[in-house]
Amino acid sequence: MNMDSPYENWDPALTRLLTSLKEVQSGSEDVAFLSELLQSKQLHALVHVHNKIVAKGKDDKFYPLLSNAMQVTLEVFEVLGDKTKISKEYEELLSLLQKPHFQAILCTHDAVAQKDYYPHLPDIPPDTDDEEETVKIVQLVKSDEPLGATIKTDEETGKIVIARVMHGGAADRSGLIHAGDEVIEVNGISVENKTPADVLSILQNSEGTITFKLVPSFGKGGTRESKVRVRALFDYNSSEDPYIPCKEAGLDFKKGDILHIVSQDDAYWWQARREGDRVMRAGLIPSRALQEGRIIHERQTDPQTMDGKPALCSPSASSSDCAPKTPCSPTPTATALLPCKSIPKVKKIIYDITENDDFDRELIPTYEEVARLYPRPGLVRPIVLIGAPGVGRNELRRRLVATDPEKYITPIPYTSRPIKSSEQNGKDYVFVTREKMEQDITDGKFIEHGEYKGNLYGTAAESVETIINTGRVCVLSPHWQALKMLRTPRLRPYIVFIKPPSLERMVETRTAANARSTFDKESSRAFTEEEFTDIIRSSNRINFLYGYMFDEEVVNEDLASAVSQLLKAAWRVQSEPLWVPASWVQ
Ligand SMILES: Nc1ncnc2c1ncn2[C@@H]1O[C@H](COP(=O)(O)OP(=O)(O)OP(=O)(O)O)[C@@H](O)[C@H]1O
Repeated sequence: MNMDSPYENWDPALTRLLTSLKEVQSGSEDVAFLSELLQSKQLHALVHVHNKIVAKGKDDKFYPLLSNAMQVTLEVFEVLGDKTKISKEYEELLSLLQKPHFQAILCTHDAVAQKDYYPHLPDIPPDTDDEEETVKIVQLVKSDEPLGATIKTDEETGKIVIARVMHGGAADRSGLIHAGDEVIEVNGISVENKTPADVLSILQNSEGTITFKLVPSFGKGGTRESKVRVRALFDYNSSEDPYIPCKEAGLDFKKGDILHIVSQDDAYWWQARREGDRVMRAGLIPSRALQEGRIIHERQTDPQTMDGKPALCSPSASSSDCAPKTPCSPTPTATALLPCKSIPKVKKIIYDITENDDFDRELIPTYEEVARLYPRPGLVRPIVLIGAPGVGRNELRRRLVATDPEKYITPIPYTSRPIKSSEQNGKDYVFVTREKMEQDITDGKFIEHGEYKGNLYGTAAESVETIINTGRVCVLSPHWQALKMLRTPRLRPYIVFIKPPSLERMVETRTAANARSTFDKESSRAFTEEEFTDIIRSSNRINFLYGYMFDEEVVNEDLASAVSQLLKAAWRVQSEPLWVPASWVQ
């Protein structure tokens, strides 16, 4: 080390600190301690490492490009599925992707990218004197990415605090800013008696680096992501939501999307990412309680929403008082804070669900917790075709079975009606007495049943299980009212909703195929226009009531295309992990 300039190779910030410390001629113990600390080799080495990491981090090298490598693999898997015969390379890639070790590496990558660590280490207890206040100085560099944090005025203390840090956003990835941290200064300007909007304007007017002086909140710094995945049962558009604390932080989604709920810390606003999205930053979505409250409120004020109209509370968009985004760097650096709007109005529409037993909870479509069900060789989930009577479920089932009658099997139905001379017991139907069938229904031995012209008809659970256990694919096309009975952890059905095409296309296709009406069992005749309209109406209603149960939709316009879509679905069920209600997997 050069004696004239002992700090020549030191970090300039450290050197400046030491120089200014020398000017403090206090001779106190604290200054001596600080001086010794600043000159220690260990600190020097740490600062060196820190600088290197920051420099490298600027190239984005330390951040995962995506957190869903496994999902991407599955997509590739699907694309390759029916093409393996085309070339050896396809086949080889498919076999590589199927290898458990390879999949384990990808899953591990995703777990690290999502900070899905286990075990969760306890927070470090604050080792400070009660009288003493620890302050942290956080320096961040502005870039194109929003900070991924919101600020608010604490109701009790009146101080500016970090309201929430969005998982996977720049602030979260920096590891330096946590919810609950109190903001004291921004770029040397005290924020005392300032509003969140004032703080935001300081941030917007600053360039280069932004320096925060924060009082850390102990015990709230845990950023471990939750593993919960849900299927959204409604559409959500944050720009139309007047209550969201910050529109820029909202996450839009469509009914049926799978969402990864990364944080449920806030009772009203969860943080989530869309499964499969390549964006790491989480967004705000209404919590289950908030959404349930909104729907109940809507139903009370407008009972029409019970009957097929969209049930999302979506008053016209009001102007957001969230300030515009200030771009910041994605590296452990800064970004702009977004001030937080309070949500007092929301509380007014929250009802105690237990006091509103009139509503069938199942009909409050919010979120359904889901998990991946991995296919097990030789144990294929039954495929259930559901739809409005007359839409063509049975025709599609027959055609699917005809593609490979050894593989696709429909269980033989049971009936209490007397056997006809032309029939064989166990071939067309299994014939049983009414008493026996009633008893078996009571004992839960039927997965679905109904009565027609005084006789009982039904499908025995045992018939379905026998097909499943012999490695074949059971295909069912029951009446839609059987859905609730069928969708159980015992059967774990893959439910395909058969949708009618437009009225015009339905008339055209059914007329061209000389389709027979199923509304009139007595005579063979064509569908009437009114019956077609009925099919569409009842299809909309079934979709409204039970849409959340459907794994897939097939529009029955052209029969060949519909069957080909069903074959693809059957392949997926046999070969891919698919989302099912979480209780089916536990
Ligand atoms: N895509 C289609 N194009 C032309 N005709 C069709 C199509 N789908 C079904 N059909 C015809 O429509 C008629 C009714 O179909 P199907 O019997 O499958 O209805 P379903 O949904 O099973 O009704 P139900 O439950 O009342 O028995 C049949 O004659 C069938 O061949």
